[in-house]
Amino acid sequence: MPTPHLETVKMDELDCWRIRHNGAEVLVAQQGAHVFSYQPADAKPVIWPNDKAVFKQGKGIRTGVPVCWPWFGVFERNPQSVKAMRQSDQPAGAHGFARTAIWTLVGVQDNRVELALIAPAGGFPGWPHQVDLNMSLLLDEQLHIRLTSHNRGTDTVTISQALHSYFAVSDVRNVQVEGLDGLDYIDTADGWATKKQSGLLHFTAETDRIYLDTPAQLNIVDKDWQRRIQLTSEGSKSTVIWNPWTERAKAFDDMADDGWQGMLCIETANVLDDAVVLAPGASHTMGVSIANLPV
Ligand SMILES: O=P(O)(O)OC[C@H]1O[C@H](O)[C@H](O)[C@@H](O)[C@@H]1O
Repeated sequence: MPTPHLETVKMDELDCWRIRHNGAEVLVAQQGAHVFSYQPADAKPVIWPNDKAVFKQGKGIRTGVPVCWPWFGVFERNPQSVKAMRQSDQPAGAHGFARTAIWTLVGVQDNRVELALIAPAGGFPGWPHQVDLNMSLLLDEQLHIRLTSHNRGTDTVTISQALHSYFAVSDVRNVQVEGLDGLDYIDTADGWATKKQSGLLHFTAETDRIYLDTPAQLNIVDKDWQRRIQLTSEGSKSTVIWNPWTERAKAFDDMADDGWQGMLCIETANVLDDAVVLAPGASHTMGVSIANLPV
């Protein structure tokens, strides 16, 4: 039963919950187990407040933390081992089906909420595997998001996935990302060329990159807002960093033309060679803890 820390709210077509703890607040939609707001006490929002986001059944929400699963991004760009899991003649939607599936609330305990997406008998439509998902949201001084995949079936299953987080920034042109220096990345906005990061990452154009062998901690340093968003990941060695910039933003009907300026996606991931292989009975947890700290 819900405790006083949890309340139900409706956002247009979607059923959602509000979690409160010591002045901090998180909003999560049942569709997709999708966190779409994180407001620490007495601070600016950590999640990008996209006033054009739509809350419709069957449509992804363009902000917060979409759950990309059991493949990431454009299906055809996934490793063969991930693609082989799908059995369907229908076009595969970007980022898989978990982000628009209806999850079940399975536990509420003070400042922790758990949601699950249980594989039906025979698996999901077009993806016939018995892999259950559990999402744990814990709100203390940080927001801790943990996504566990549990293979209950008898075949080995390979997935790619991401917690596709949209963060609020003062202006993406003025922030920097710490923690990537010296890493190889795939520049998907430049023909999937492999490149090497030198120094802090800053933004001057459309950015769509997959960083490889990423460390557990990354920081968005936002001097104008005098804050650092610290991301501490687990179970992930790849990170996707995305900003659509001017032209791609205009093509989205759920983003203002200048919306790209106030957002930055840093996506805790398991993609490409970091895809997750789940033997029968095995579980894997990918998570991120999000902290709002002074610069
Ligand atoms: O529009 P969506 O399906 O939500 O995807 C939004 C973005 O997600 C990721 O960051 C990908 O790397 C981008 O290429 C993609 O454009």
